[in-house]
Amino acid sequence: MAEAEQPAVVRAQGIVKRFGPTVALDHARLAVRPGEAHALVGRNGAGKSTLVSVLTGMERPDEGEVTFAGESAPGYGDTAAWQRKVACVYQKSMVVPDLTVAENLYLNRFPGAGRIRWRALREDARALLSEYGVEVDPQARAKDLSVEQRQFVEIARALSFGARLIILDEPTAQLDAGGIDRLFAKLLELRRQGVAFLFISHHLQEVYELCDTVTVFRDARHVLTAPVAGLPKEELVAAMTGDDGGAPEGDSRAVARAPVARKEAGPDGEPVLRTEGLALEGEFDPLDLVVRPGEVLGLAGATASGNTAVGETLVGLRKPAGGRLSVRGRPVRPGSVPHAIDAGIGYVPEDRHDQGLVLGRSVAENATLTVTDQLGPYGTVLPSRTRAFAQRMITSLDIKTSGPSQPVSGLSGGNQQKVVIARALAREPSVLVAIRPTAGVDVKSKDALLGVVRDVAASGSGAVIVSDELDDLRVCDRILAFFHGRVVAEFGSGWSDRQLVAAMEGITEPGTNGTAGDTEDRTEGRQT
Ligand SMILES: Nc1ncnc2c1ncn2[C@@H]1O[C@H](COP(=O)(O)OP(=O)(O)OP(=O)(O)O)[C@@H](O)[C@H]1O
Repeated sequence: MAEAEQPAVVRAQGIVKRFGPTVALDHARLAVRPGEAHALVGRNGAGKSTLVSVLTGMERPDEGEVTFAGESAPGYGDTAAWQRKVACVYQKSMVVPDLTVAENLYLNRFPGAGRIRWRALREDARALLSEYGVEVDPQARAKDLSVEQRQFVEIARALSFGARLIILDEPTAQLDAGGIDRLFAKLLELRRQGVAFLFISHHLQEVYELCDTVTVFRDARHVLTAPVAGLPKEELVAAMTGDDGGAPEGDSRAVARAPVARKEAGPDGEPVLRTEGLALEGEFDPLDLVVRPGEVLGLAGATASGNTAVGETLVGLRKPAGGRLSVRGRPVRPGSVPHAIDAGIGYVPEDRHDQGLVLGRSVAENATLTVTDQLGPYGTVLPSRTRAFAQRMITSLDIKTSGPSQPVSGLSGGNQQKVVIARALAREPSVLVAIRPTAGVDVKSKDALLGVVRDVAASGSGAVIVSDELDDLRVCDRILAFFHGRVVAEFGSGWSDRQLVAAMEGITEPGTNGTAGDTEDRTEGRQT
């Protein structure tokens, strides 16, 4: 294989990695050239994260070889030597929350022997951060940093170890539009200094924006490495899915606009969900919402706009300061998750690790957590019924797993998210509230999951999608855009990306409010 004159910053060849019966990597390969921005894409479970673990020395492959600039990789267990070669910025923070930025930067390598000289440490940290143009106070506690600041600190930390390769595993998942712009600007600047990136993302438009080369993995194997320029998105998606039937990202309109057999949603159809004056001080102003049977309502907004807080209040995670909430006309006790579930509210949380799954338990147990009362007589749980139930979910949501008894800890991130959705659907909720439901989900599964949300509505229930992802919002019949805790715009069908993004950024375009499509009288608008 012809590569540029210089050896690859990292080259992995013939990598095989098995987890029990699962082959996570099957003679996979990848090479990143110096200063290159290289994307690694593939469907959920394709083997991307496993390769990252191999490239960072966290997992030892069963077969194959990793070299850095032509030299053999360090020995397994020699963490410091691996850190000098490569670093990974994960979605989940790797910094210690209670330590300061300076302490995190020098964790396990405090300068000088003997007693730690704190003032010198702070000065070193300040110099290091400014060398990489990171504007963060070295004395700030890591837990007080924004996601964006934390990622910059992690990048500076990696570079200070001497690494010339940084792996970014879905770095934009928790950033808003401004944060993504700033991250990309920083990455481009570092590239000019010769730092190479391996960028993992399910957002193909980010791959096109940032990367010059893309590698596709499918079913544990390498299937394609090609320059990004000149590679049509349809071909990229086809390589990922192994067929040419995969709708390209940004085309979930196909799902959204598919004819959906709706139940009667006439003006006197009883709302599946209604809020009156629902309010949470400091988060969102009094809000009157109505979701009708068959309707998917979008609550759009950037980080801290209030849309997530509304979603969390609907599902009982947060106790509102005032107002009422009802499902199919029956009042729901606010601030109680069990009551919300009993009342018929299904919940797909944003953070599947903190709120979604019991990692050590099986797919079947996790998928049925909310329906144990239906799995056997007199409070018993029949394993056969649990497995059969889970198997139906695995099939209908296309969950990639060795079977219902596999622990969810062994599933890829996107497949874990599907288990969370399976659990929310298990009770056949009257209204499904999903917060960023497709975070970490691959292009094809994204369409499938959003299709599931539409199906929930089509069956006569309702759904609320809380998100800043345009693809999530495309499946909605109606969208309320939040900014600073208030609804600033309402859209029916026919909105443009620009209009909606502008509304989420707090820039309301003339003629947007209540005029974009069919919006009549659904939000009895205190706010609008
Ligand atoms: N620790 C583990 N134990 C058992 N199986 C595992 C383990 N880690 C990964 N796997 C399996 O290996 C396969 C590849 O998973 P991996 O996490 O690498 O996929 P991925 O491409 O990163 O997916 P995603 O986009 O969903 O994050 C999956 O089938 C997964 O279930």
